[in-house]
Amino acid sequence: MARILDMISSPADLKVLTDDELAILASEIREQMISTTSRTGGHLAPSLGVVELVLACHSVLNCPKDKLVFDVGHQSYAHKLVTGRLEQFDTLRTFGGISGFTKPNESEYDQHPSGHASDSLSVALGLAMARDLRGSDEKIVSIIGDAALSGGMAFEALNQIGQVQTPMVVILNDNEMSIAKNVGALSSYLGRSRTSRSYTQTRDNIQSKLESTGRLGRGLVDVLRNMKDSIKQFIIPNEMLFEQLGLVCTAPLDGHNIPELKRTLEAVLESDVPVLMHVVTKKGAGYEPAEKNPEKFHGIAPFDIATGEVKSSGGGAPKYTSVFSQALLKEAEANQDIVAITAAMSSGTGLDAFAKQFPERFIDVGIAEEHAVGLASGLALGGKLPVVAIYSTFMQRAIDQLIINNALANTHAVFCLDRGGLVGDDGPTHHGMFDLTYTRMIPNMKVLAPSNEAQLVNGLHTALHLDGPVTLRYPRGEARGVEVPDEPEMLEVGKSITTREGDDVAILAFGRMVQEAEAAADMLAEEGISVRVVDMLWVKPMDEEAICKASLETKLVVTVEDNILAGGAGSGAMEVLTRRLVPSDRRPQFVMLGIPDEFVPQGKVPQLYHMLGIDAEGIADTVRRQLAAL
Ligand SMILES: Cc1ncc(C[n+]2csc(CCOP(=O)(O)OP(=O)(O)O)c2C)c(N)n1
Ligand SMILES: CC(=O)[C@@H](O)[C@H](O)COP(=O)(O)O
Ligand SMILES: [Mg+2]
Repeated sequence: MARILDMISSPADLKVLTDDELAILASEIREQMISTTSRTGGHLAPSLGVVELVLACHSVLNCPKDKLVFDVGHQSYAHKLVTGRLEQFDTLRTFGGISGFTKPNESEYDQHPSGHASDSLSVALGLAMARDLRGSDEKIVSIIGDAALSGGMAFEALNQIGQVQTPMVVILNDNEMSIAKNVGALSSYLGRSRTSRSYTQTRDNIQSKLESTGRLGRGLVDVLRNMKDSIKQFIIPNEMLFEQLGLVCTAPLDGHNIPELKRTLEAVLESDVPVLMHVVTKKGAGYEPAEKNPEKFHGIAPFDIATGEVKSSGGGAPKYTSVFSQALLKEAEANQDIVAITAAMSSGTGLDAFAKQFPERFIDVGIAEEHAVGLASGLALGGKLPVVAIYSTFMQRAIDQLIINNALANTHAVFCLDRGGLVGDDGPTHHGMFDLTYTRMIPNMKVLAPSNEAQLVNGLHTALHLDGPVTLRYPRGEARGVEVPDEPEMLEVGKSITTREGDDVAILAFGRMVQEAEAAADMLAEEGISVRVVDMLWVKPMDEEAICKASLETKLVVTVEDNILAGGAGSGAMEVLTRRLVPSDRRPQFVMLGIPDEFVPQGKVPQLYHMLGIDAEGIADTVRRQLAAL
């Protein structure tokens, strides 16, 4: 049977649909999303939860003239499907395919490259202020989740939205979930709002007013304003958080009721002040396994639709994350001062195991990386030993706190950067390709990049026994399958490990690149080229002796890292050479491999390594070319 979805080529096509047809469309969209993500993987539960909300928005707004801004963008699949991307939808998150987040160079309906939480209100306010400066009249609406709203950037934007008082609508998509259950005082506040009798009465009043008068225009704002005043008589003033910040706030609405959403949105869009439209949704709505387990389906690998079970990728080595998770448990048994901090990523970073075993020493700060790192410095000043586990890409938010609150204070804290290097399907917003640069540049910081799981375990042990701030950076996915020591050992600070001897060429490799370098050395050995491979292990302090020896004893030195070349590990090695080599020393041919001055697209990690020339084949090719040119 023909689907309504196949007839939607732009949001304008939604405007002629009845509410019943929109409801049918909603279930077709859900089927499409489930079917595609069962093959590609993706952020299914967040996207399932907002289908009606997105349809209501696109039925009322006139995009692309009007602007719809998504926070994180992991809930934007329905938006993609009704803005002309149905045909490409099966390429979701694949190399060359459509992104799992909004992306302006993919569609004129996408406002900004989303992926990092809590930025949508700043972007939306900027769009609104630009509109006011231009004197145009487009509507600006942003959709932000209850957890993303707790991020510092969103609070900073709210602070200004309340002051500027320009018309815009902030839709709060309240599903009580972050990836796991949402945490924090704001989340509790929202919970009280949802259940408050006064609010329920207010919602019913708004509802009946809307129903009796249809589209109310400015009248609704007056109603809302009046109700705001009347609510004050019923509930404690602190419950009026958003209204006291200067936004008119609706009572919680049913986020799966298309007619109610449409009517309310039409009304609040008439407001000449900013409005917060509080919408309650169910994460994973419409697919039972995701409704039952929204955390598992927040971001899911390919799965079986009937059972909801993830398709097995065939029991390889354990993931770096779980090696870290287990190693930290052991360390925390031995050292009662260890406190673990996550910024809303307890399962992603493996700290969920720690939370279970040591709940009193586990802290989830919510989506608040800056605060997590600031908090660590306070805990360290107070005599505790904080272990902060944050994805490399999200730590970008907290570089200042690393520098000032930890490195300048020289407090002892361990920063565990999971997902260092390229992550794959999530693409440019999520690749951890800057961390070797932003940690290496910080005085007092020590930086370790283990190349296998044994080094990760020993590296964690070492980091916990050093002084000052220490960063441990390891990749997404499976480790190498080497044996993990029963009792972790201390690593010598700044000491590399030569894993292959050779005297034609030296490859100085960092982290996961060691594996590729060794495979390249094996290929080149068959061609009679003798390659030394040095697993550098420490990015800071770097093994200066090993670098100098390599440059004096071989014809060609190649550094290889899965980090941006600018200021990265290769630059560090080059700095050593320019500082240490004396004029009479023979200058070696020196080549840096890594990520050039550009963002890296989504795709499978091996595909991306190949594209960048940092897989074994690419490294071997570079060596051959350079040797031929000598
Ligand atoms: C700065 C940053 N930190 C962490 C994340 C990881 N992350 C992605 S979505 C998410 C939870 C978002 O929850 P919410 O905003 O309520 O949206 P929902 O998934 O519930 O729709 C988190 C922690 C991120 N994308 N950006
Ligand atoms: C949207 C978001 O930021 C997270 O859900 C992220 O996609 C998780 O990535 P992992 O799959 O690597 O845990
Ligand atoms: Mg949520």
